[in-house]
Amino acid sequence: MTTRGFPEGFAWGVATSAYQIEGSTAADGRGTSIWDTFAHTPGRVLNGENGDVANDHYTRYAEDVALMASLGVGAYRFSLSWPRIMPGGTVNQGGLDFYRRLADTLLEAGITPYATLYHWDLPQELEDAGGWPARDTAYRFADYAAVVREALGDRVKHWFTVNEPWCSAFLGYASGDHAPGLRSPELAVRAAHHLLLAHGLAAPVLREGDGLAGAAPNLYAVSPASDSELDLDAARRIDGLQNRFFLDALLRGSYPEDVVRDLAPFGFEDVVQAGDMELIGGPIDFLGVNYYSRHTVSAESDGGVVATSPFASASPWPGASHVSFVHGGRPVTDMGWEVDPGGLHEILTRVAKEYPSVPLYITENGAAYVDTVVDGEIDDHERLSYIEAHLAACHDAIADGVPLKGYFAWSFMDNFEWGWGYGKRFGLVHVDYETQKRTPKSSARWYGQISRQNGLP
Ligand SMILES: N#[N+]C[C@@H]1[C@@H](O)[C@H](O)[C@@H](O)[C@@H]2O[C@H]12
Repeated sequence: MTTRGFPEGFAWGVATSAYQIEGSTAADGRGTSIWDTFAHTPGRVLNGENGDVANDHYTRYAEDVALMASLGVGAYRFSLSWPRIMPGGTVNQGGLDFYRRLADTLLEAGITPYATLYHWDLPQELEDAGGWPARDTAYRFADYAAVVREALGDRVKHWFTVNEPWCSAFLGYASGDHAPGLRSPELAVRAAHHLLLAHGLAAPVLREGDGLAGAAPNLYAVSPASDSELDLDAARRIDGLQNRFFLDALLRGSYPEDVVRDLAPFGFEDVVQAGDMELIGGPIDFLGVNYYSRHTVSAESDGGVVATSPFASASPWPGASHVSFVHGGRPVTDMGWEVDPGGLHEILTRVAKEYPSVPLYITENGAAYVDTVVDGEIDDHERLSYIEAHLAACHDAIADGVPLKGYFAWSFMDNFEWGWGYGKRFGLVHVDYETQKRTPKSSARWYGQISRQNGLP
């Protein structure tokens, strides 16, 4: 019974990424990524875990697609492994064949493929040549996009260029929490611009013919802990780096002046070259929004700082390293992130109101909770409640005029949670990593029903 219906054709999906689930990191010609290197470096990932095996999805993809179809989801957002497709800069048909098989299996099951080209696994040789701080990497990404478009464009029509460029740039090159694990705000601001330039160069390639493309930034609602001038300025800085830097560039073709000013001490103005912003702000068919929580920030108090990594790290916030992230009093997930569906409504209506109109997808939304297996069943009611509340926020946003076209739950199944290893479980489907057994949680069956009926009760 549906009392809160979604628009006809709304895409109900699940999402994953290559390094987090595939495993088979040396199979069929795959090259090394920065996450292979990072995860094999002691002290970088909790318990020394890595993606060498992960969910063994590279060999179990058909079983996983069949499980998706049995649940009733209609769309699957996955990522392509750049080092599997272009190791050492050369085209690897063995890698492309995997994604041809995956896309064909999805289409045969009636599931629409949505492919992300970059979900953090940069080929190591490109990092050795300078990584995202080096402008040339953006042009190598455009070459990769052309190979992907040529090889998979007959099967895949929906493309996302880059996933969460904020994480790649600021966790990868400023805080060191993510691969390649560097701690230089100067390199981070260069990386942020070149990740967007990569998007700007690749999008026209992916949009050739019947291709549809966008990017998938991670956006947060941001609030000051108090109305003091210092806290208000802290919120401006964090909102600027997390949200407006990416939204203004992608949707207006310019960077916000206050953020450019804040980043000047890190050499940011030397990064942007003539023509870059026209490319970055070029036409897209949709924008992905990854949303998880709200940032409540303070420049004064340190009332219970929210950790961003299992390890002590440097600040990922150039020009705002003095800012603390505090608890706003809401329930939290196993990541320590506050549950705030109102923040999702806030972000969606803000993008719809303040930026040029563009169709939106929730490309990631979900929660980690500690799951307990009882007689082979997992009753993950907290995760189900989290998703239900955020879907209700999506329904309200659509009613308020937001052109929301789909929702992808993060994640289809438990997987390698970056610096946290396998200890944080976001999946609708439980994975026993000893046996690779998949078990749908109660949230999976519920979400499949919502997908099939295209609405909430
Ligand atoms: N952490 N966390 C969960 C989830 C992560 O697993 C995804 O790979 C990222 O795109 C995004 O950070 C969100």
